[in-house]
Amino acid sequence: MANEITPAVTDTILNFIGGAYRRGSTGKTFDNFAPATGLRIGTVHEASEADVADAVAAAKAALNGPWGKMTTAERVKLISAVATEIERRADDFLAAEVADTGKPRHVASHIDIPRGAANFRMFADVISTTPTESFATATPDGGQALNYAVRKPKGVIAVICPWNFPLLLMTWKVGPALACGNTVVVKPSEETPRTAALLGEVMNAVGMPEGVYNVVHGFGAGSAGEFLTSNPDIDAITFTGETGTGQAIMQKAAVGVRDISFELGGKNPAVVFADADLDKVVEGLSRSVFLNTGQVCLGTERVYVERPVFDEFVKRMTVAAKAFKPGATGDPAYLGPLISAEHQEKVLGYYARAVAEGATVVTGGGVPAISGDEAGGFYVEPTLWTGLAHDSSVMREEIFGPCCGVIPFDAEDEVIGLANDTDYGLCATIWTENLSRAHRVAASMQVGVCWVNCWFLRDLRTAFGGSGHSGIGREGGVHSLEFYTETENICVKL
Ligand SMILES: NC(=O)c1ccc[n+]([C@@H]2O[C@H](COP(=O)([O-])OP(=O)(O)OC[C@H]3O[C@@H](n4cnc5c(N)ncnc54)[C@H](O)[C@@H]3O)[C@@H](O)[C@H]2O)c1
Ligand SMILES: O=C/C=C/C=C(\O)C(=O)O
Repeated sequence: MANEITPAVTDTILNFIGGAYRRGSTGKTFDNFAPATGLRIGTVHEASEADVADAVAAAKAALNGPWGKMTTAERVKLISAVATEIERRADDFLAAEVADTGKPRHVASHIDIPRGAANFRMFADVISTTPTESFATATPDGGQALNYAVRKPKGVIAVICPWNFPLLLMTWKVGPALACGNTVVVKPSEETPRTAALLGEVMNAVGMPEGVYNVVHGFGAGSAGEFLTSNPDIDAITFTGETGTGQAIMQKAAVGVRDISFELGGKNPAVVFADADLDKVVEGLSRSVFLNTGQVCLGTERVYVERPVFDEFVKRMTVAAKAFKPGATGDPAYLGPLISAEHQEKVLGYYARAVAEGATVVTGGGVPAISGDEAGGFYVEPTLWTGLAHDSSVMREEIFGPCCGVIPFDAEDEVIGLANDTDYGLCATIWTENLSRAHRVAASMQVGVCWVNCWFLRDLRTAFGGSGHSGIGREGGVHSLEFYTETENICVKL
């Protein structure tokens, strides 16, 4: 099939500071690659420490400018306009996201870009409709006092993002941060700078005051990421990415006692009981294992299947895995590339290690044959393993690829123990037609999110986040308001 990779929106990707696009002050740049082809498609202008300081200063100044003086209703109007403008420019966002990630167009057009708009629209609604608490309080003199809470912005928020759902995960933080009256400095992943940069055009088009939304490009340690988290005028840091990066950022946040919200890695289990509807299970788990080429923090990498249906499950999942073709086209039958050559090497390292750890490779396990423009892309085969021990490294460490190990179990207590035997705690899926068991097992999962007979079904009002090594805090709906505001209690003696 013809390659549908859209040319990048622009081959020069700039920082966005105080409402204007800027090169880095030191002239440093780095290359931007298309994972679908392996070709260099752009030049990213890296922000220096001085540029990051300028961005933070612009964000701080905006708090005292028109943005800081607006009513919530006025801000909500602007934020809603951002959502509408993203929708109007959906094709541009789609082209930028597909160029940066190599993800098939159907994934970006159904998930990434619509959620980019929804993340603004939803938090415009949440901030408009969520009340704060109040108490009538009896006072010692027999009178009364009225206690009530007001929410105030925290200030300048650093937003540090990964590459797997660049626009979705960035706006998931920028939407509520702005709804709460904060200003932001975003550090997108060095792999995927385009949609964050493009959002600057949207901000200017809707009349967002300068300095409310800023973008600085670069890497982590010794670059824009670290410059941002080290800047003392950052009031809070919200981060999505690897657990190890979260630990490094937490140390920076400790200086000045800044608040953090972390959405980190996972090694998410699926538990399939023998009474489950196997059609639903295979449909759900083939998305959960393979969507976005397995580069989903919520994806399943461990599958525990009750022994009577183990063979049948493996047979049907194998058919589902084999149905994918490698390529970054618009057709849902295609599995896109991994994000980079480095990540491809990491995933292939786990493919080799699985064999060394005694796995039976049921399907996949290597690099697919692919010709034409995409021959240089970072593809791997969708892969299923059986025969791995529960405590093998392949079953314990986050791989972030289109693969999973399948292990049989015999009893409910046993599988609860296996599913929870991990340092992570992001999400789990439970598959059963037994209602009591569904509730019982779901509640026993040590995770932030548990899906029953479904996966990645999102209601943006619900709490979202992970426990253990998978994160700190919850975002979503009112939970985001908790993070992005300071609550002040006012006590009035009547
Ligand atoms: N829990 C969730 O909601 C969720 C969602 C998506 C991805 N993830 C996780 O993200 C990871 C994949 O993304 P990634 O490889 O981009 O993660 P990463 O941690 O390598 O990078 C994320 C961001 O942090 C920046 N960064 C790196 N080191 C830094 C430092 N020392 N200081 C400041 N910033 C720094 C990077 O430049 C990038 O912008 C996986 O572990 C995945 O599970 C989690
Ligand atoms: O790869 C991780 C996907 C995370 C999804 C969300 O944060 C979300 O749906 O809000």
